[in-house]
Amino acid sequence: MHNTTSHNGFGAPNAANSAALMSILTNLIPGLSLFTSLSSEYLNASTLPYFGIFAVIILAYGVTFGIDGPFQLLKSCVTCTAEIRSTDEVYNYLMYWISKQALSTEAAQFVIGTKTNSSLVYHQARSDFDFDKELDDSEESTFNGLSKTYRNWDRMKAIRYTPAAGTKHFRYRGYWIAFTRCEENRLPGEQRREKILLSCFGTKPRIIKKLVQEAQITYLEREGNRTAIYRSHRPHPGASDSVEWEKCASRPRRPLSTVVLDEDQKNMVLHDMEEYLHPSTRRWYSNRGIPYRRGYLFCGPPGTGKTSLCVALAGVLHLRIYVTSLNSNMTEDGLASLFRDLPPRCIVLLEDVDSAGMTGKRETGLMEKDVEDRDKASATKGISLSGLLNIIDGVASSEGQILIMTTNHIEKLDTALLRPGRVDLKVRFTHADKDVAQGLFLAIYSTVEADILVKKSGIKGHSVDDSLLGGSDRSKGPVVGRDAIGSGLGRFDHGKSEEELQIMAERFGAVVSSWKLTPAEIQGYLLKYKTSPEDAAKGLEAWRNGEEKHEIIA
Ligand SMILES: Nc1ncnc2c1ncn2[C@@H]1O[C@H](COP(=O)(O)OP(=O)(O)OP(=O)(O)O)[C@@H](O)[C@H]1O
Repeated sequence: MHNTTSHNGFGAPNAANSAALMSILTNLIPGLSLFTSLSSEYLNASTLPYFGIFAVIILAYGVTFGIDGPFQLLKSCVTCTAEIRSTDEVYNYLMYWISKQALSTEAAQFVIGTKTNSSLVYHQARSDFDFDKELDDSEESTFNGLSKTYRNWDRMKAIRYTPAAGTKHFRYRGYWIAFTRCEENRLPGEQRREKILLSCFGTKPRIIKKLVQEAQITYLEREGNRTAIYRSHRPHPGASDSVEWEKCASRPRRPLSTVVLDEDQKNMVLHDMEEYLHPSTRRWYSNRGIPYRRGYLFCGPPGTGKTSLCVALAGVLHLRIYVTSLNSNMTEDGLASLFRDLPPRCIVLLEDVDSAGMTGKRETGLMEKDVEDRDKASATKGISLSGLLNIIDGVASSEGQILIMTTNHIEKLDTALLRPGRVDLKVRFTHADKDVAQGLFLAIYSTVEADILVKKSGIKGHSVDDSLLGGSDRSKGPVVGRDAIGSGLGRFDHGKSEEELQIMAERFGAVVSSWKLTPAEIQGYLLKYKTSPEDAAKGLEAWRNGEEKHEIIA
């Protein structure tokens, strides 16, 4: 990216007037701005007024004869323009990229905001504030002390600068590019939407494609070691079929080891997905005429880790997650359009498939008409079973998507939904057994690698992916001996050795596992005693007897 241009090529004595004239002309005459930019760079400045005179003649010609054609013809002969609408993610790429360029702040007018888009909440910029670094550099450790220094933490968002509406010119890899930010035409009552026009000289858009590609890479690299989560949302609440994906979160990748489940079960799912995503697998499927898709069903009571496992798997596999629910007044057309808008490689998390129309069992011997009637009845509530099956089967035609459906009531689901090809692997999530309860205890009180990495930047024995799996040995889980490496826990240091914790965890697991609790319940209890495993053990009796206060009583 090089300097931006300004329209200041007229002679010095009348610089202001000339600049004003050129500004009017460039607004009136398409393509003129590119000529002037180029000429101010390569030609003698004194030639610029001739462009102005030429433009006035063309303008007069157009006005006199009311003909728009010559302008368009001229423009299409010498420039090439790409249109990018704000409803498309490419818009985010470009706005993010442009916000990183000097052009955005050097222009006479620019937009300051926490979003790089305009009225649409398509993507919200993540704060660039580095909490870990700030914490490390801080001498303070009390809440009051810290909150005095960082009292704006929770409100802090990165501030972005983007060009205001209008056309800006800049040079990209030696080529002139015109960047126009303007409003899309809209029907009365429609929401305001923006678009970007990217123009370059010549009829080949090669340089525009390069720029967009670079913008995409810049945008995606910014996600870095984070998992992007998209959720379905309705941009126009009135229109029931208009549903779009909206980026709702970008979280640090969750290590798989932080999801406490049976290790074999976890690894089986991971290996299954890895195998499916392997580049050669796709060809293997197509050579055999098998639709290249993979479906999973995560079933179990609420709070047993279904969503957590999904997020952790997305982190390990470097995939984005697209979440939608059949609960949220979704229509068939809406769901179908969401599935059409998915990128090739991603995880689609379809929550609560047991809702509404999906719970009816398809009884054997049911007449076709009966099925139709039932589908119609359930369609009025949302999505019919056959509608969902069609949409899921449609995923077969796309590439490399992983469909994960979740349910709390597998017994209610129709066998048609569960058949292989739609659900290839079922993963059952249950109440915490002894091992899981013990694992949750250790997960809270042991020093994990990330605690140490924050403090001791020198200890980086594992690659990112290894650390996401909990070390190079996946079976070992997240726990790292505190004694071996030293603790970075600070105020969370409870002073227990690894052996002591192990003994306490075993006792805790043995007691708690008989109570039929979900991992979420156990985690919730332990979080109240973050700094003291002893107190957590002591409080068990009261918890069992219901004397534990879960709510704040006024
Ligand atoms: N197996 C687990 N290991 C670690 N944490 C867990 C586990 N199960 C639940 N949790 C914790 O409990 C909370 C809720 O978990 P999660 O959302 O994954 O449950 P879920 O099964 O998807 O629930 P729902 O069916 O209500 O969506 C999260 O904070 C998560 O960290």
